[in-house]
Amino acid sequence: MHVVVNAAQSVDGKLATRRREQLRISGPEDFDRVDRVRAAADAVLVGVGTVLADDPHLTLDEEDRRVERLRNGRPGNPARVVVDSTGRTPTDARILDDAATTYLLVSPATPQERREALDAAGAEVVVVEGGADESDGEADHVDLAAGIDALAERGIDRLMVEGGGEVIYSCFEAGVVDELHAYVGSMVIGGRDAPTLADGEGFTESFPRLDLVDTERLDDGIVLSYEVGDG
Ligand SMILES: NC(=O)C1=CN([C@@H]2O[C@H](COP(=O)(O)OP(=O)(O)OC[C@H]3O[C@@H](n4cnc5c(N)ncnc54)[C@H](OP(=O)(O)O)[C@@H]3O)[C@@H](O)[C@H]2O)C=CC1
Ligand SMILES: Nc1nc(O)c(N)c(N[C@@H]2O[C@H](COP(=O)(O)O)[C@@H](O)[C@H]2O)n1
Repeated sequence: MHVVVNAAQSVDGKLATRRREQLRISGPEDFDRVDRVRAAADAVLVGVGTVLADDPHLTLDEEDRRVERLRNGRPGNPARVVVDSTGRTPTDARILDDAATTYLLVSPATPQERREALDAAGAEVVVVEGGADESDGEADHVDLAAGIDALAERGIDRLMVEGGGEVIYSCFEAGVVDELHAYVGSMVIGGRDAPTLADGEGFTESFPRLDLVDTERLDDGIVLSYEVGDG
């Protein structure tokens, strides 16, 4: 599985404001680049935090790209994936429409009736075993490495991760990231509680190392493209 992370951040590293409202950080040139990255992917993954904050659709904007995929025997839109430990995705979320297959990667802590409601709303619910021990009674996060294996079993070879900061951090922590594309918009958002490109617990000793392989000026910002080393 090849995993590509893509996100837009302010110069101070924020993905959105402290209110976690969707914010336009990039512009039309970058949205077109993102659409190309989506079109090359078999699936686009976000965390449930992004679904609750943004209600994204995660489909292709350009009809030509959908047509080209269909011509190549692929679904018109990439599949959509949400990591959602306890099934908090709203049953009326836009990602549950019939524009593409949507996998919800849930942990075994998700109640059966919630799984059934999400299934009825159009999701393909995948229960991912593994992760930390649940003896403290807290709902466990989805084990991302096991979740990615479950996606590979469903024919997904190229995965695009769009965020947010919690999920991007977990992808680096799990050691599954191959490429990172960070659009840096010419703005400052600030706020100690605003989401950043990589939140989670943070690394203290061993840090993922990146190789800068390309830079591209788009709109009024810059895209930094990295390959991820072995650490
Ligand atoms: N500028 C940009 O490019 C983008 C910006 N955003 C912004 O980011 C914000 C949302 O980001 P954020 O709050 O970090 O939420 P995320 O989208 O990263 O979702 C995090 C949630 O996913 C669930 N989850 C399940 N398994 C895991 C796991 N293994 N690792 C991490 N999370 C897991 C958790 O909820 P649970 O425990 O319930 O399962 C967790 O709280 C919004 O403000 C949105 O607008 C989002 C995408 C792109
Ligand atoms: N690449 C990028 N640039 C920005 O300026 C953004 N605000 C975002 N946000 C993320 O894009 C997703 C929206 O998807 P749909 O248009 O609904 O398909 C969502 O995840 C936003 O957080 N991305």
